[in-house]
Amino acid sequence: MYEKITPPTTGAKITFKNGEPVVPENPIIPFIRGDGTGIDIWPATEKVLDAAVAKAYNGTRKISWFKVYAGDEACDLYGTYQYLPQDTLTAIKEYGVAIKGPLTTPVGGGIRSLNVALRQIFDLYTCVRPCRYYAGTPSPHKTPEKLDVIVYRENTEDIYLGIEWKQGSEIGNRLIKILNEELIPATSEHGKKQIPLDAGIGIKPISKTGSQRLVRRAIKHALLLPKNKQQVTLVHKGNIMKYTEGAFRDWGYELATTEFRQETVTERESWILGNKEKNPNISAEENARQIDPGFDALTPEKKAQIVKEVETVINRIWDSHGNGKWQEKIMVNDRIADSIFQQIQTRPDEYSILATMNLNGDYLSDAAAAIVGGLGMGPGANIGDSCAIFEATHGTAPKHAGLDKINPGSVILSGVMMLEYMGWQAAADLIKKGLGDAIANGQVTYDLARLIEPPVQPLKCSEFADAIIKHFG
Ligand SMILES: NC(=O)C1=CN([C@@H]2O[C@H](COP(=O)(O)OP(=O)(O)OC[C@H]3O[C@@H](n4cnc5c(N)ncnc54)[C@H](OP(=O)(O)O)[C@@H]3O)[C@@H](O)[C@H]2O)C=CC1
Ligand SMILES: O=C(O)CCC(=O)C(=O)O
Ligand SMILES: [Mg+2]
Repeated sequence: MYEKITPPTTGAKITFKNGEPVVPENPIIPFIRGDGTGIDIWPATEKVLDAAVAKAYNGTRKISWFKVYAGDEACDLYGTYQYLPQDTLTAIKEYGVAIKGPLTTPVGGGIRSLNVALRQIFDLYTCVRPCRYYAGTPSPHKTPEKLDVIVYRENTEDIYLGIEWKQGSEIGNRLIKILNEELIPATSEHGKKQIPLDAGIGIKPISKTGSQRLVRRAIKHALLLPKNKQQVTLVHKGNIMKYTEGAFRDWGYELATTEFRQETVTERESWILGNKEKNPNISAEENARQIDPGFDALTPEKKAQIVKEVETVINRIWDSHGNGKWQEKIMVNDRIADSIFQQIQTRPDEYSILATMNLNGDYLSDAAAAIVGGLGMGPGANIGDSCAIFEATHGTAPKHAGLDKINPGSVILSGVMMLEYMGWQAAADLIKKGLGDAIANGQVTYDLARLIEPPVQPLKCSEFADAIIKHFG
């Protein structure tokens, strides 16, 4: 079945039932070490995960690690350009849950991202990236403890589909010609716009199915959160990209207000209901004026539209959501992408789950991780319906590779997410305690040490793993 790898002789497969993993006591879990600093981070991660599982379950549970190859290591074993061997794909498909270090993607040419390929091959459509603060972590931000968000990033489409043509290529030129001459109409909307003849071309597909399955997962997650965190924010640049990013917002609201009608309220609905609660006799027009500050300057058609929106909300959900009942529902709102980047810094405690398309989520998860201490503290998971691959937010950080220096925290915390996904909460909790206590005691790697005043001597990557284990208690 495998060309160059052999599964462990002990252990059993994780299977899936209704999208949920069914985990034996001794699961076989494939891992990819990763390029660059993967060489430092992976051994540290494996040591911490094994120690936590052994301690939490007194040796009755154990992970049987199955080494599989991708990236540079795969080329060494399988030959030139064998970046993602079939063996690796077969193993991940067979065992269902895997964890990986970062893999290099060249810029401007060369192979397409192996990280993205794995997400697409296994249809891991949800990328979950929690950004929360561990007490004592130094941060450039004044109030990092106020940020506790989970980026829910669509993980299979958007520009990551990789459909693009190089400037000057035959197809690129043909496409530009067809678009310019046949498809871009000279309407009031598009004017006489033409694509420059020396442009590269990329395609940005955003589908209703892809958007709604992501938002569905985000809302289901919000249902499990404490009441004050039950909120899903749809992040988009829909003012500019109306039919892709704008549609993502609309499809998100559509899903929330149909499939989850009893569980959700949108921000605008909450304003409309709130206005009527404050003033039971308020007219639909006055209510519309209060939810839309620029109402009086609008055209009659637009005014009528908003009045209609108010009437529809009152008719449809006053009984189920009115008289304050909406305050018990999951709040679904939306923010334009550039604005959310400043909002998570200026008003971090106002956000909880940030549901995004692929590119926005990529940017936003690095930015949010920076607030709570940096990329060394940014874990992640790629989750589908019958497979999950856990990996950090960061990349290979090549300048630190092989120095036993880098912060393994984000891959270790990705391991924590994996343990939680498997239902091994006791082991996950030990690691969170160990990591939190190590940081609180100033036992940190270089990235955090340089932010601490007065400066502390940084631990090596491997020493940080040992410190976490010591603090299990
Ligand atoms: N999922 C994946 O496998 C991903 C892969 N990549 C790939 O990784 C490669 C390198 O990308 P690059 O843009 O340099 O981004 P990286 O995330 O690899 O690193 C950028 C900088 O972030 C900081 N950093 C990253 N990881 C850690 C960590 N564990 N602990 C502490 N600090 C950390 C370091 O900053 P400083 O030096 O200031 O301390 C580092 O130099 C590219 O090929 C890219 O495509 C990128 C993202 C995700
Ligand atoms: O695949 C890559 O090289 C980069 C991907 C990335 O930055 C991410 O998924 O966060
Ligand atoms: Mg990224």
